[in-house]
Amino acid sequence: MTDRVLVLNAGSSSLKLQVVRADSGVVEAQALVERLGSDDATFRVTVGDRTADGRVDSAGHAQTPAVATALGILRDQLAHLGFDLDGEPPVAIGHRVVHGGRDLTRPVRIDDRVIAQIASVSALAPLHNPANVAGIRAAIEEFPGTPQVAVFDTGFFADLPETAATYAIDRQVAADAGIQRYGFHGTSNEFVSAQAARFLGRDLAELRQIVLHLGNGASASAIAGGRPVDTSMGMTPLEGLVMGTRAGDLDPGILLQLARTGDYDVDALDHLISRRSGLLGLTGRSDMRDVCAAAESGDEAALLALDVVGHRLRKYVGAYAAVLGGLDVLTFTAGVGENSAPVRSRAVAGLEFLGIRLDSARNECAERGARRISTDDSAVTVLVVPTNEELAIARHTLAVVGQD
Ligand SMILES: Nc1ncnc2c1ncn2[C@@H]1O[C@H](COP(=O)(O)OP(=O)(O)O)[C@@H](O)[C@H]1O
Ligand SMILES: CC(=O)OP(=O)(O)O
Ligand SMILES: [Mg+2]
Repeated sequence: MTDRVLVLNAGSSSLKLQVVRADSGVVEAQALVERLGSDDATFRVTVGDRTADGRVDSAGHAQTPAVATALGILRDQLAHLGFDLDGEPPVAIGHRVVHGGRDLTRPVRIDDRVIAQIASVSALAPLHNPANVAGIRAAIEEFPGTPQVAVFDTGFFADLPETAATYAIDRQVAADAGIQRYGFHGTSNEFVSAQAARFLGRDLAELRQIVLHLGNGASASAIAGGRPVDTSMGMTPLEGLVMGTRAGDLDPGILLQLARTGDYDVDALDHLISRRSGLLGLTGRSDMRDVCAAAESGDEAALLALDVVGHRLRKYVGAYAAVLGGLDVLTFTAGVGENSAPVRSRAVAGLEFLGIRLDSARNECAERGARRISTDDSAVTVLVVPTNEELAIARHTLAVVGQD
């Protein structure tokens, strides 16, 4: 049986596709579609050193047909670049799925029941689950007969300690409504924490780690001996850090007060804290690159936003060092974590008392790959480790179909 897996990460406005050899991690082909559903949707396909770029006509399309259109284009473009998905079919298709509710956390072969369950919890992950379902349905259309597997962001956190998973809300209400901390970015956290140990040549079981997965969505996780003990995202991916369009931690009374004004029904509140808050709410920009550029030009709102981002990050780093009873490794990952020196320096500013000493030159260095950015005498090792959710999903997918 081949170990070739097609991995789909269908996001709210993007579609990331990779053809991965699960054992070696070799990426045979990859594609990215951005601004899907708008009238300036574009694709980039890469096979080896060959690339193809173009537009995707998806304006106004419903999600599933837009993704199906994109998949069809990507398949043709891959063939033009010499990668024939029909001639070298994947053993299975692995889908990144953000939320499966209480019943679905482990990687699972997709059938109608699984699709229905993922769709049923879309209200808990409205930025992600509808797109994930569209990606699954489109892949079934485009690749009938190929096994499809769902790999959930929540899986790694499925056994969070009760002290971390329990909200101090009426127990019966919590039980009836399934209120608990789930945690997200789990596939990334599992991969990055293991990679950090491997990079350091240390036993994963011995390490107290904090992983900061900072992308458009952002989370902090406390991981002891390779197992999570707490994580900042909660029942939904809204809780925790300041994100591109999400507020992160909020006093729930704010939502009650806004609702009392009569100007905000539940959908308006959802839209406010999911799509109009975070960096976008503070600065009018959701991309950290734009915020950093504005801050460099002296934009007051951008400077304040970066300080709010840094303050929230430091609170979580300090809190999680306490939860862990100490800290051995702090790792930055994902788009912002891997690329933004200003955000990394703000995240650890003033934390020397915790044994965290950042090496400014190493932090500013824009090299790629796993690297140490703390000083040699820092008690806490600070790393940048690139995440690779696609490879992790490919391996989980192979494990599921290999069992069939
Ligand atoms: N060089 C960079 N400097 C600062 N931020 C960056 C850089 N490159 C990417 N980013 C940020 O990473 C974000 C995307 O993060 P990523 O983890 O790749 O995606 P997502 O969160 O959508 O899964 C972008 O929105 C952008 O803010
Ligand atoms: C769960 C989540 O926020 O995912 P992403 O960072 O990909 O938006
Ligand atoms: Mg992501």
